[in-house]
Amino acid sequence: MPTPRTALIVDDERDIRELLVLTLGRMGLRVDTAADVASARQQLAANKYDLCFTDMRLPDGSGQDLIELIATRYPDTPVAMITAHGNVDAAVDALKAGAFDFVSKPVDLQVLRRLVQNALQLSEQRRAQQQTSNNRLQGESAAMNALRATIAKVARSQAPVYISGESGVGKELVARLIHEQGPRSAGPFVPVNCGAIPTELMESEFFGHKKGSFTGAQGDKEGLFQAAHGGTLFLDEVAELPLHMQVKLLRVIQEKSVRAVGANAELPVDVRILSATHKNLAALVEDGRFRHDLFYRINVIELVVPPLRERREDIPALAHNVLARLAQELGEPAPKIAPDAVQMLTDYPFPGNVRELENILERALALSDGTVISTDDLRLPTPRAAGTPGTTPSPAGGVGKPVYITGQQPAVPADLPDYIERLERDAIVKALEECRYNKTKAAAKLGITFRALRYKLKKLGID
Ligand SMILES: Nc1ncnc2c1ncn2[C@@H]1O[C@H](COP(=O)(O)OP(=O)(O)OP(=O)(O)O)[C@@H](O)[C@H]1O
Repeated sequence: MPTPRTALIVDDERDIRELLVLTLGRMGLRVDTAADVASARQQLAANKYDLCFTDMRLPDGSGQDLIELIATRYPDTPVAMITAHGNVDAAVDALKAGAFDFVSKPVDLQVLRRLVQNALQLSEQRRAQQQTSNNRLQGESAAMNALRATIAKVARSQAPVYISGESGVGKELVARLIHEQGPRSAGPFVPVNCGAIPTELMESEFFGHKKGSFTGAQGDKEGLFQAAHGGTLFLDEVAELPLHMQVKLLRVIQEKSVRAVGANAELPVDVRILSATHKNLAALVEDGRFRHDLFYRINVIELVVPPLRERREDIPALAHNVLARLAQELGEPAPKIAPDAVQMLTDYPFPGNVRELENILERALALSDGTVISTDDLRLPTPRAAGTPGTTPSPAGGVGKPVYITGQQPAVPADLPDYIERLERDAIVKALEECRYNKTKAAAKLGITFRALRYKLKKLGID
């Protein structure tokens, strides 16, 4: 028998809760209810829901906050807002915050049923995407097979894993797989880009805060550690943590409890820590820019993800799979890649690794005739021995070419942070354009959380 779909109804009006429980129950769903934000948070942390309905005004907070929480922390759960009749502004705000739809009071049962069907389809699609994401670590090279075997092994343990490797190489993907294949898979996976959180907000982001603990703290806020309770916290770009935060983090990891900013008591947290950076963390420890004791704590197991140019045999299959996915998203048949184009890709050093391969192919698909990708469509930057510092490959192929040297020498952009920032900026702008500036969708497309995208937009100054 298939497992029943589950829904969470958050409303302080008992009549509405009963109506929804009855209607959804008749549609075969198992329904939980909550009368306020606090109990909704608890239910969300303890269960996985296929659908959530929330009222706009709740005794201890707003439905809007709950929608934002679900959109960032539980993105697989579609959420709909129950609004007062005719309150268009609230409905629009809810949609902007990440709700997939809204239903107005008095609730029309036919509208409600249709909405539930849509939501279930949505969560089905998300599940299917998740399934494919499980197998997304592609490549049959010896290095990839060894990596998969190591992932399977470390997934079973609770030890902190430090994932190292160049930018775009698949570190976050590896972290997700470790979470998904381990005993915490039913719990949350909370990725956090340590480089994207403004320093002054870091403590409150990580550990939460109490209402009024500083100017702007309008309500209690849960931190990332609490959000990852029972699951995994993935500290991406961990090298970017300022020293004072490193001390605090170390304490939390050791004590297994957090104290929210402005709180008196410590709260126990059960979190597995995974971390990653494209920087040489050991060298930063040597330089005194990363604490040795924290490095020692998070680096119980080190997992190295090799750059794409060290497993060139994976490039053809990866390229075909990426193109097939992109074409499927467009509802078109997958194009072929001309043999000389495959060769050209295989020879290219990919300083931006798999992410760069994806970007190059996405552009190539747009430039191609749709049936065959040629060498011209790839617009790979031509190697130059010297010149201006590395910049992002431009669709025009002329101006703004990254500088790299092929052959025996490794690809070396003259200013790596600048080069990476440009790659990142290009990818974000492209994703936003393709998603018509819907940030939730753009974040999903980029494989990052809504929160991470918001921070990146701020950091890169993209409006
Ligand atoms: N082996 C792989 N097979 C398929 N796709 C991959 C593989 N490795 C990476 N990717 C894809 O490449 C993109 C970049 O991967 P990911 O974000 O995990 O890299 P990263 O190393 O965490 O990057 P950064 O250092 O910039 O945070 C993602 O779209 C991911 O799905």
